Amino acid sequence: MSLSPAPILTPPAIGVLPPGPSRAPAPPPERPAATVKVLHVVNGEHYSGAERVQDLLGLTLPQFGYAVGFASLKPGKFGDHRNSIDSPLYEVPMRGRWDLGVARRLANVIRQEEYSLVHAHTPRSLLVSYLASRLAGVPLVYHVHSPASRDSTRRLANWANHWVERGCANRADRLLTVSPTLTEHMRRMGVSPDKLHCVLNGVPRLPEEVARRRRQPIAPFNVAMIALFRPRKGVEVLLDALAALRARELDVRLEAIGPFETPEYEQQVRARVKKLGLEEHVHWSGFTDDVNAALAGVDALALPSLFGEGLPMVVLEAMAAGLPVVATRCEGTTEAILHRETGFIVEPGSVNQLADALEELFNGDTDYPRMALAARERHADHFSTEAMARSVAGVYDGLLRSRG
Ligand SMILES: CC(=O)N[C@H]1[C@@H](OP(=O)(O)OP(=O)(O)OC[C@H]2O[C@@H](n3ccc(=O)[nH]c3=O)[C@H](O)[C@@H]2O)O[C@H](CO)[C@@H](O)[C@@H]1O
Ligand SMILES: O=P([O-])([O-])O[C@@H]1[C@@H](O)[C@H](O)[C@@H](O)[C@H](O)[C@@H]1O
Repeated sequence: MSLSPAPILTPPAIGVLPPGPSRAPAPPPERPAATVKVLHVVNGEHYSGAERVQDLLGLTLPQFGYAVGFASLKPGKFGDHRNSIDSPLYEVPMRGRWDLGVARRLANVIRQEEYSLVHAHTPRSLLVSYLASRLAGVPLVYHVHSPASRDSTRRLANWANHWVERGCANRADRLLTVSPTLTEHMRRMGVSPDKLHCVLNGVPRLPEEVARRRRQPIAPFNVAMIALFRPRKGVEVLLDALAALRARELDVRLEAIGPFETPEYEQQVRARVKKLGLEEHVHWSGFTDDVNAALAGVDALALPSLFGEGLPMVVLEAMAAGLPVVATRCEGTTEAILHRETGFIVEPGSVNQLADALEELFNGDTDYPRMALAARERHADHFSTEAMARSVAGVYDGLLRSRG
């Protein structure tokens, strides 16, 4: 295999992205397809942001010389919903968070199937992969998708994940962060800067008929929120904003797409919808495999996260579909959205600011078609799947070359 020189990925300053590549289609890769095998170790119980990244890498890395396999520590929805079905998926379930015996089984998979690299995606998978990679004698890459200490409202899980990450991060051979904010976060955690590479998340470009030129929408205005609904995503704030907007006689409705993390949380949120009198104006679609189809039918995306984002895939997917995004000032989100150019950034938890931004987007005060086009162009310039996969492959290349 011929290895191209590894790009030097100096993390840019917060909020400033490196210059985007031209919007012209990328030239075809020069190397032969899929010559090195890399095993991605994933949790696997959900199909959400980190899993979308893994899935897209499974589909795209072969173009850059790497064949992807997956090992799932919590087999579940990733196996059911992934698109990268040509990649093998090994189920190596853990009996509990500290069932580290699983590392031996993982090391056996690495040796028997001749994987040259292990790539882990969560603190849990980092710990297991670290042990397995050392047993099998292969290098380890760790992908940081969100700040582990602020990942959920479960304080004990945050604490455990944070300390596992802190203990293992410097033992990985390379670390990938999905946004400059996360690079800075890991640097502050003491990770050696020469191991850190910022690889911006990316999502596919959409065909013209899906990401069509959008006109100024007319009422009723349809706002989508797409998520694995969990407390940190802040849907309550969006529901309150929706009620405020309806009180201002703006005809806005919400298309809520995605599963709830727990039945208890679903009950809680549905009770709030009822209390606010929004039952007719909120539609829950549950999980969909076709997010792009859902985005084609709405006028904007809202992401009211309260804390703990990396670089949310739903924001990039909406931009690719030519949709303005209204989201909160929450870690990497502000690196994707340009305030008043591709969408609006508001403060987390502020019902009024969220309502005002949506009102401004729909009441004609904003040049909606220009904003929609700017969002689509920004996606093409900075957040394509190919750019993400090319950067990941560049990090693999450099790592393998450094080990001879
Ligand atoms: C806890 C955690 O690790 N959070 C991170 C996770 O995103 P997190 O899971 O929080 O959410 P994202 O918005 O990034 O991604 C959700 C993904 O699920 C998909 N979807 C959702 C609903 C549905 O019905 N069908 C469907 O396919 C969406 O299209 C999207 O691709 O990875 C992101 C990508 O690195 C990071 O920015 C987040 O900080
Ligand atoms: O590894 P673990 O801590 O049990 O579980 C993780 C959660 O803490 C995290 O919130 C979620 O995003 C991951 O997909 C995974 O489910």
